[in-house]
Parts: sequence; structure tokens; C-alpha cells
Amino acid sequence: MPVRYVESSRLPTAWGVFDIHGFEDPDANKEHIVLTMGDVNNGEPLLARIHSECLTGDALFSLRCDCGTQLEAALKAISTEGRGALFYLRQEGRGIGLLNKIKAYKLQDAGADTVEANEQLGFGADMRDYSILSAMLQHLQISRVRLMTNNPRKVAAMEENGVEVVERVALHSHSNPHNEKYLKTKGAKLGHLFT
Ligand SMILES: Nc1nc2c(ncn2[C@@H]2O[C@H](COP(=O)(O)OP(=O)(O)OP(=O)(O)O)[C@@H](O)[C@H]2O)c(=O)[nH]1
Ligand SMILES: [Zn+2]
Repeated sequence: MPVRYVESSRLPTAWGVFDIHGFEDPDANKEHIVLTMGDVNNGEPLLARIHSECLTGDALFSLRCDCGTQLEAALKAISTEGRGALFYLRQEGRGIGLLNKIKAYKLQDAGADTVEANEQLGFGADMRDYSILSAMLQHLQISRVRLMTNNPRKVAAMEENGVEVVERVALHSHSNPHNEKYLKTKGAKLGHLFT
């Protein structure tokens, strides 16, 4: 069964009042959301972010990655513009799930990098599937974006879903002693563009 829209409501946040739109993916048994602010389908390129779920970084303040700071930066940027959309996709651990990510962290504690750890567990380096965006983009009638990401695969994903990416907006990643190797591996092995 295809991904389908379920309901929307207001969501006041520390960065202003967003609208939250809920979608369900019955085949994968996942629930996804989009946070929007302002008029998202007036034809002007929309400031947008595709954020992949990271429970440890987004909700538990983990310093192993840069997800929490990127989530905050994206919501702040949208609120500053007064207009934008954040797609929060439930693709924890680049699509391998939370418990497998913890297994990968254990292997990283023993010296593997993020890609090697995934491979040792029998997964590809990045298992995310962006086709779920299609129903969300269609429902919200979004056709042109300025995409906040360092990941060229996300730019390609938007384009594959029929959306014109008029600009890639770099997102600054805060490095700390715990995520240095993680950030280095993103640049060296996963194709992330860091300035
Ligand atoms: N498998 C695995 N996933 C991780 C690890 N650390 C973070 N993640 C997941 O990686 C996803 C975020 O991907 P990133 O590679 O940090 O960034 P990105 O989304 O590709 O690119 P940006 O748009 O630039 O942020 C989230 O789903 C995290 O849960 C790890 O060590 N192993
Ligand atoms: Zn993370």
C-alpha cells in the first residue's frame, strides 16, 4: 500500500509555530512527518530539509554524530525565513534501525568506522530509501526547493521525485572529539560535501 497522508495540526516549538503533517507507510509500518511554516506552495523555491531520524542525536543529545545540531539549525533557518519544510523521515541509523545502529556503535568503539561497521553487520553503508518523499511532496504540492544538506544523494532524491533543487544550502556540522571520525568518514566515504 502506498504512503498516505493522515492528519495535520499546529505544532508550537522553541523556534515558532509550525504545522505538523503526519503520513503512514503501511508496508514498512512507519510513520513519517513533515513540519512546515508559511505558504509552502506559492511557487517560490522553498527552504527545505530532509532529516533522517536519529533518536540518539535528535532526542538524547548524543555527541557521536551531528544530527541534533543539524535539526536545530534547520528549524531555526526555516523560522528565520518564516517559510519552509522539514521532512522528518523515520530512517533511523541510515535505514538499519536503532538496535542495529547500537551494534554498529559497538563495532566503532572497537575501531571500525561507520561504513565498515555497517558492512560487518551485513548492511550497505547507507540503506535509506527516499521514495517515501513522493506522497509527501505531492500532498503539500512542493515543486521547487532550496535544500539544506551536505549529502548529494538527497539532492538526487528530490530530483527523482520531480522536485527542482534550485540551490543546495550547506549545513554547518559542529565537530567535537566524539564525532570527528564520523564526520571524516562522511566526507571520505559517503560523498558528503564539506566546505
Ligand atoms: N548506521 C549508522 N547510522 C548512523 C550512524 N551515526 C548516525 N547515523 C544515522 O545517520 C543518519 C543521518 O545521516 P548523516 O550521514 O549524518 O547525514 P545525511 O542525512 O546523509 O546528510 P546531511 O543532510 O548533510 O545531514 C541518521 O539516520 C542517523 O541515525 C552510525 O554510526 N551508523
Ligand atoms: Zn545522529
